[in-house]
Amino acid sequence: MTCISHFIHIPGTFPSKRVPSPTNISITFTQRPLQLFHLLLLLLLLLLFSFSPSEQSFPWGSAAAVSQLGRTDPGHSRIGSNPDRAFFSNGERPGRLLGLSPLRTTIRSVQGESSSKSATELPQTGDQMNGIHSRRLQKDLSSFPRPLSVSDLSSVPENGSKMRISFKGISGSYSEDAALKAYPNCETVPCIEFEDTFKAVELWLADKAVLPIESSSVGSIHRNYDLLLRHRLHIVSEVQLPVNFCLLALPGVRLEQLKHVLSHPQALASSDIALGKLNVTRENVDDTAGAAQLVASKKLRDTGVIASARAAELYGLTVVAEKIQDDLDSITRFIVLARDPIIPRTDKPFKTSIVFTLDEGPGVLFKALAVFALRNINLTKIESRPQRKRPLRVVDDSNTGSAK
Ligand SMILES: O=C(O)C(=O)C[C@]1(C(=O)O)C=C[C@@H](O)C=C1
Repeated sequence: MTCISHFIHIPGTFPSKRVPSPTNISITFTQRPLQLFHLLLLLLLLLLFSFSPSEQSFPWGSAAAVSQLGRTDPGHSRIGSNPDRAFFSNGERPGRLLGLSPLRTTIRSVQGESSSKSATELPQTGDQMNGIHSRRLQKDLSSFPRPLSVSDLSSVPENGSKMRISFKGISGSYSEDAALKAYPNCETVPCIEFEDTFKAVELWLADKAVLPIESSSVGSIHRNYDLLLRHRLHIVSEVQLPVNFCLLALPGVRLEQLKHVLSHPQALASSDIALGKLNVTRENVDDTAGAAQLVASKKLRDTGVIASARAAELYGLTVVAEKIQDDLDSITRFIVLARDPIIPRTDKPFKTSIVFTLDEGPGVLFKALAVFALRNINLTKIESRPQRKRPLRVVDDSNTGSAK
């Protein structure tokens, strides 16, 4: 008995040698006493039956056969005593599925020729079942987004090559620092504009993009919020970079000799107090490392740069002053974007970003936020952006998306 219920519950691992189990043979014996010749013939047939290759590959069909054998002797089979018990995933009873009564099948399986016929019929039915079942399963699974695994978060893509991360600026910029912090062994892909970092990923020139979204001292980087609305990439990670703004100059140049300071507007704004103490003009450039390269290549002795110590090393400048930012604990938050979304797991907390628009009306934002408050969901940041007559892309379940 234990044997019967055991192998019925393990589809796909049905050991064919169990089919002619002693229990099943003894069942048949009680029904029809046999001569020695018949017994030998029977054993031969059973041996043939048990080594049939098709038997091994269609466990469901075999399970049905055993359940029907058991039905001849209610005392030997719990399964046989419950004809309504379903063994197929569609709830169909085996006897009905095969178009045979359980008793007839049992007799055939021990009486000669027809037993081998029944043995081949059963696997075919199992085959059809497996086929229908797996086709249905494949269709269902293909409509789901591919779940990312731990390997997607590591610095090496599946094919063994280095992860390519696009960032805005040139080597030595803070954005590149953020990319290297997130993926220490990555290959960084410099881009001229923020939008180019998105396009690099969309066109498969890079695997991911890293871009600043917020500075703890200066606030949101709105340009990147707007780009997020217009592109189809997904936020998959976040990097928080403590930014150490340094004042750089050509080797041998002293602080008092500087008349101009070049840098990215964010860096200049974050270093307002220190720059106010110097008698210098402030000039915006596209990125901090680009400013360092410009001063180095043009040998501008009266011009300083706000950039990182790594940029000083890369472009042959010296650090004249360190940590010149107003807020010494300033942190810039970067987001990592990818073509595929991350499926949140339950073993650790995940941050989620949601974008929505509301129709005009009193209290609409209040009502939308109540959805979170009533469920005790903590919000880390709220940002509002004007739509500027640009349609917002709405993503549906299949992640195709349309403009609204
Ligand atoms: O110019 C750089 O180095 C950048 O990486 C850009 C950027 C920014 O856009 O905010 C990034 C971080 C710093 O706060 C300053 C500049």
